[in-house]
Formats: sequence, structure tokens, C-alpha cells
Amino acid sequence: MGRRIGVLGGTFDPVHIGHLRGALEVAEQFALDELRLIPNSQPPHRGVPSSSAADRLAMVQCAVADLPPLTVDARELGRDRPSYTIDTLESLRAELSADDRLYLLLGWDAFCGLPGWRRWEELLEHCHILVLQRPDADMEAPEALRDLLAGRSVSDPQALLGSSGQIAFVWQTPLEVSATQIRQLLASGRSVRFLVPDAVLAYINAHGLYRAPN
Ligand SMILES: Nc1ncnc2c1ncn2[C@@H]1O[C@H](COP(=O)(O)OP(=O)(O)OP(=O)(O)O)[C@@H](O)[C@H]1O
Ligand SMILES: O=C(O)c1ccc[n+]([C@@H]2O[C@H](COP(=O)([O-])O)[C@@H](O)[C@H]2O)c1
Repeated sequence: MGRRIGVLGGTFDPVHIGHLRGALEVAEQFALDELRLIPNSQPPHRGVPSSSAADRLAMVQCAVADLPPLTVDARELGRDRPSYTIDTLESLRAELSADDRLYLLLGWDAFCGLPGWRRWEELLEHCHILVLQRPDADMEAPEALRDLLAGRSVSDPQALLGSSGQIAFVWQTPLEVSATQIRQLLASGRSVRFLVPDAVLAYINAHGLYRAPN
């Protein structure tokens, strides 16, 4: 019987309870052996993050310390080009057994952007995709995803077959929080207590991240 491994990639600028609660719930729902949070180094489709890749990685490490099965995977920081998910999946697959199941977690907003991703049509050769609801996202699935959804989505997430190739929408506790909101609160001198784990807040304070310059 293969292992079940989840992957949640993100900019994590900073990591917050929306990421962590969603990841934990999926890990439990799918009885994952491991769920890896993978901070990107150079986000392919957005500007340069506010904090460095090293700080974003350190914050994710603080967040998941002693929180099995959540772990951190730093492989994207070793690349000196945009952090394309297809590269990450290929390198993960090269380390896994053929019967290991790989689940790529995407928030609804990220899923809707999929047709712009590098070699996006190959992603499902390596993993299943689990789409997390995002309460603040009210977009419709783009036209380019309609055929994929018709052919590859299953209504019962527990009915995903094989080690890759299908899409399921998963329920999670809706948490309307974003890293953008957290950066804005900090820049205006307000509290982000309870939106990020205390250990992440301690790191942010110790390193003076996201504060407006005096
Ligand atoms: N509150 C949330 N609920 C569910 N999924 C989320 C939530 N926040 C982020 N995600 C998902 O987690 C992944 C990584 O997100 P990311 O690091 O870009 O955080 P973000 O809060 O969307 O950041 P920003 O506000 O800077 O765009 C994406 O797939 C995103 O859709
Ligand atoms: O592979 C791509 O072309 C691609 C394009 C946009 C985003 N991604 C990845 O999707 C994840 C969420 O991205 P973001 O910008 O919402 O943090 C993160 O792991 C990114 O590296 C990947």
C-alpha cells in the first residue's frame, strides 16, 4: 500500500491560519501520511514578496513545528528560476514509489488561475488535485478548465482512484483570511494575533517584518 502525501505550495508571505487549518483538515480527511508546505522562492505569477524566501520558509517552519503530519519542504528555495509547480511535482515523483498518492492542494483562486501555469495540462499526470474553498473568492471556473472539470472531477473526494489524475473539491472550515490582509494590518500597526500562530507572530516581531518604514 503506497503512502499518501499532500502538497500545499504558496508564497506564505506570511503563512496564516487559512493555510494551516485547511492543510490540517485535509490531512485528517484523507488520512495523509504527510502534508508538505512548500514555500516558493520566486513566485511565478506575482511580484516580489514583501519578505525574503528565507524568512517565509522560517515562518512556515515555526508554524508546523510539532504539528505532524504537517511538514515543510524547502526544495523550491534551491532553484534560481521561477518556482513552477510542475518542476516540484516532477522532483517529488522522482523520490516516491509509483503507488504513492500525491495530492496537490489549491485554494479556489489558485485553481482558477491554473490555465496560466507552466505545463499545467501535465500536472494531473503526477498528482490528484484537491481544491479548497476560499470564502473571499467568488469567481467562476474559467472556460479553459471546463473540459478538465467535466472529465476529471469526482463528486466524492473519498472516491479518488489511483495515484494521480483526478480533481476533487473538499470541504474545510471557511476562514476568510489572507496574507494580504495580514501585511496590511501589520503595516498600519494593528494586531494580527489569532490570524497567525503565536510562533509566527513572534518571528515577525523579532525580525521587524511587514512594518511600515518610519
Ligand atoms: N484562507 C484561505 N482558505 C483557503 N485556502 C487559502 C487561504 N489562503 C490561502 N489559501 C490557498 O493557499 C495557497 C497559498 O496561498 P498564498 O500563500 O498565496 O496565500 P494568500 O493568503 O492567498 O496570499 P496573498 O494574500 O499574499 O495573495 C493558495 O492555493 C491559496 O489559494
Ligand atoms: O507553475 C506555475 O506556473 C505556477 C503559477 C502560479 C503559481 N504557482 C504556485 O501556486 C502556489 C500558490 O501561488 P500563490 O502565488 O497564490 O502563492 C505556489 O506554490 C506557486 O509557486 C505555480
